Amino acid sequence: MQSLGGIRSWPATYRATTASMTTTTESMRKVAQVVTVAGSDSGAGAGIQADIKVCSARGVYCASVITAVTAQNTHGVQSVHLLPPEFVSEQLKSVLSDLQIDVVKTGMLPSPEIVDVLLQSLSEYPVRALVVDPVMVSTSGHVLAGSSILSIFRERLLPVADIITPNVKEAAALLGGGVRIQTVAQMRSAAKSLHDMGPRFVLVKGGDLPDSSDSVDVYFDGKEFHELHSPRITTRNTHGTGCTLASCIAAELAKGSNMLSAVKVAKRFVDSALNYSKDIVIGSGMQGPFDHFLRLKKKDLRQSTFNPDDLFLYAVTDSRMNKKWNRSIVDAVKAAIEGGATIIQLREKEAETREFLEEAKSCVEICRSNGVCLLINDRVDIALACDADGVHVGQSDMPVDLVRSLLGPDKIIGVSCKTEEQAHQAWKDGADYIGSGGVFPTNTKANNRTIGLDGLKEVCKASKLPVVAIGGIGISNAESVMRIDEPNLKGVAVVSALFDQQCVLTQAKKLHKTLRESKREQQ
Ligand SMILES: Nc1ncnc2c1ncn2[C@@H]1O[C@H](COP(=O)(O)OP(=O)(O)O)[C@@H](O)[C@H]1O
Ligand SMILES: Cc1ncc(COP(=O)(O)O)c(N)n1
Ligand SMILES: [Mg+2]
Repeated sequence: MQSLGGIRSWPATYRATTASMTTTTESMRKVAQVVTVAGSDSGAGAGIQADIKVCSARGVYCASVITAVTAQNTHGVQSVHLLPPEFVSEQLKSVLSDLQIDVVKTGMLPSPEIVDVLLQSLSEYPVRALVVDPVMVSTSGHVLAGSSILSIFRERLLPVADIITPNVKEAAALLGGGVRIQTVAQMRSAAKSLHDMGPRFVLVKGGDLPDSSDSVDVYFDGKEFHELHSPRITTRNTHGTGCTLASCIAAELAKGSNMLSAVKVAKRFVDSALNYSKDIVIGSGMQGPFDHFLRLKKKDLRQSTFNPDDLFLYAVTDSRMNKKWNRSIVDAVKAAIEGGATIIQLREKEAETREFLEEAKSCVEICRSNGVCLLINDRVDIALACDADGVHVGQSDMPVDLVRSLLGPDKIIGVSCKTEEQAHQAWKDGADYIGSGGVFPTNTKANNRTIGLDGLKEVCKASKLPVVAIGGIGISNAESVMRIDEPNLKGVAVVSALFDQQCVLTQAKKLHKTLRESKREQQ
């Protein structure tokens, strides 16, 4: 059997397909694409579902050709239903004749007939690389592809594979003859024998190697061995590690990586995902899935709902003032919340990053336990690292649309605006609220133009977003601000009025009372 071309070359037919796309223009971008030819796992920890998650997490598009449907959960595989080979062939044709697939990755190939239609499709539609994960038995011990596939694997599939990624049991089955693989030395020897069967690269995975404190995979390129070590993670959530590793290799190859780099990245990806997910609980069985996006634990319902009324009493911290009054940011935030602050912003222009991050983490905890949102001024990196609820930026900070792309759709983004144009732009760029000022002269901010109550009114009228007034506002003038009576003016933001004071708690309480009274008057 001839090689499919492999990752060394870019087959002529592939170039032709791309060139003949009638809709392609200069401005349209080709994206890296993988197709996984594998089984469906109803529990979504392994198989097709894992493959799509991995590729998405790695920024690669993933099409799916389903070979079998399994009824499966964290206890094991309850039932398997094979798809007819003709229908697998139809799916392959649909995908390969249309999408610009870079890499084919195979998982569960449950019958020789299905392997045969795959090989036929691949010779008709060559791709840049073929990654074969020779799935045979699930972690729970259920046979997913029996010994009937061994001969076609050995004789026809392995010789055209760019890489094969058997676990120790699969490597032994492919080699046959009662081979046992229980040590790294035996893994090396198995990798070499498997390489002789024709694949360009072999990765023997050691996730199931007995008595090993490290999780060791052995990579062989025909000349040299590489041992990839990582500490073994103690967790029940290892269902789908093999599928994930192979799909990640496919995704990296699709992006243009060479084989060894792809394998190293994939190993690190599995490692990070397992580490992150080691204590999550999904299902009641022994083989839990893990979290490919490293996001599940962070989901906090509060984060996704910004309520404009939270802008009512907006407390903005200032490091100089806290220093002057000899209090920590954490104490300042606690007191402000206790006094009635409805949202907090950490504005620590001079702080050292490491120290600021620690303080921000503590403040996130306090705010979350009180149901108050916490935003970080300007520092998107700190906001991401401490999982704050959002960021407030000024006109010369990072543009709002870029902040949005970094923080994602759930986080709150506020932007300072002095003019109608800026207010329009904030709306277009995806901000959640506008901070408008300085309403009154202030010495918190040097060289800051005062826009006055008239300027504030103009911004409110022009803005489709809720507005919070800022700049020189305190107990004595808060009422005059609220009296401009614009429906989208939701509250006031204060710095000195709370934090340049002996007792933050008392001042917060007083200001909250003043705001409540002025609101009542307007109703
Ligand atoms: N407990 C673990 N800690 C760290 N890495 C692991 C663990 N279990 C598996 N791996 C890694 O996950 C990948 C898949 O390996 P393995 O579990 O052997 O494959 P399969 O899922 O096909 O049986 C390998 O890179 C392996 O080293
Ligand atoms: C559909 C399908 N494909 C592959 C696997 C292997 O995954 P694991 O070895 O983690 O059980 C599986 N369990 N189900
Ligand atoms: Mg495993």
